[in-house]
Amino acid sequence: MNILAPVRRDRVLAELPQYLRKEAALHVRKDFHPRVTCACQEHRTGTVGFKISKVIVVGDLSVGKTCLINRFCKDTFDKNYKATIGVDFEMERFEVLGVPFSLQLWDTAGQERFKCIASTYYRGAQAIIIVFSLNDVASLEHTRQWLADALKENDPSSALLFLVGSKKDLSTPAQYVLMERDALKVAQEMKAEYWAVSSLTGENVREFFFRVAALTFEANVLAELEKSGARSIGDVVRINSDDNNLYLTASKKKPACCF
Ligand SMILES: Nc1nc2c(ncn2[C@@H]2O[C@H](COP(=O)(O)OP(=O)(O)OP(=O)(O)O)[C@@H](O)[C@H]2O)c(=O)[nH]1
Ligand SMILES: [Mg+2]
Repeated sequence: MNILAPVRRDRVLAELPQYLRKEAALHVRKDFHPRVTCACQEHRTGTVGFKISKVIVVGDLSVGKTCLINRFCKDTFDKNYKATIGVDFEMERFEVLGVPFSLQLWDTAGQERFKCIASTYYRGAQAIIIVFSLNDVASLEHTRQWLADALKENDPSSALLFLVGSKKDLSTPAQYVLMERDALKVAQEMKAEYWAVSSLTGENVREFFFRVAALTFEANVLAELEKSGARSIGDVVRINSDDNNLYLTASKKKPACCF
């Protein structure tokens, strides 16, 4: 039974969207994990198609969290700042490798006085998006604290992390290069995937959310396969708990295949 809105045609993913920077990617495979592709082809994705995955967006006030979500979900941009009070959320439906998949994007308040309310919504996140402004170095420094707070409510070994530099349109190329160097270091420390976006121009916004959807979907299917034992008679599939740790593992591991 599907009580949710149908998937928009521009939310259909047939291939794995690629990372922005190889140095700070959750994994560097060109395609979805072979076990995931195989499970989707054979309709062995269990409950993944019925689940809603929670994604939280955190970061300093006014770094552009709401604008980022609005650019992707509504294709709008508001140049006037309206602080988020507590939390807000948007639902996005995707179809990944033929399987319906939903993300619930939780937009949280960056203002200190609302942080207490917002943090009560952190629990159960499958992906954590930590936003900083590419033209505000302090907001990058604060990302470590935002991550620590978000991880207090979540399982650090299973939540996928994304570090997103916003307002790319406000930096000159030279300023951007300097900021990116620092941001890549922070992303590597956190084991987060790094992105740089502009909600004003739309640069990388769609690519970024597609990557979030794809990697969250992939992690969900791998977890589902692990849970179900992923075996039918004759299968030679072996699921490692290591698969949950996507950070740069592809280069170290031989790709497995279920055939
Ligand atoms: N130039 C430019 N301005 C942006 C961009 N994204 C956001 N802004 C502006 O930055 C201000 C803050 O954006 P918001 O999205 O409301 O910030 P927020 O992180 O949600 O703030 P809180 O809800 O208080 O935590 C607004 O005036 C936006 O117009 C961007 O990509 N480029
Ligand atoms: Mg906001």
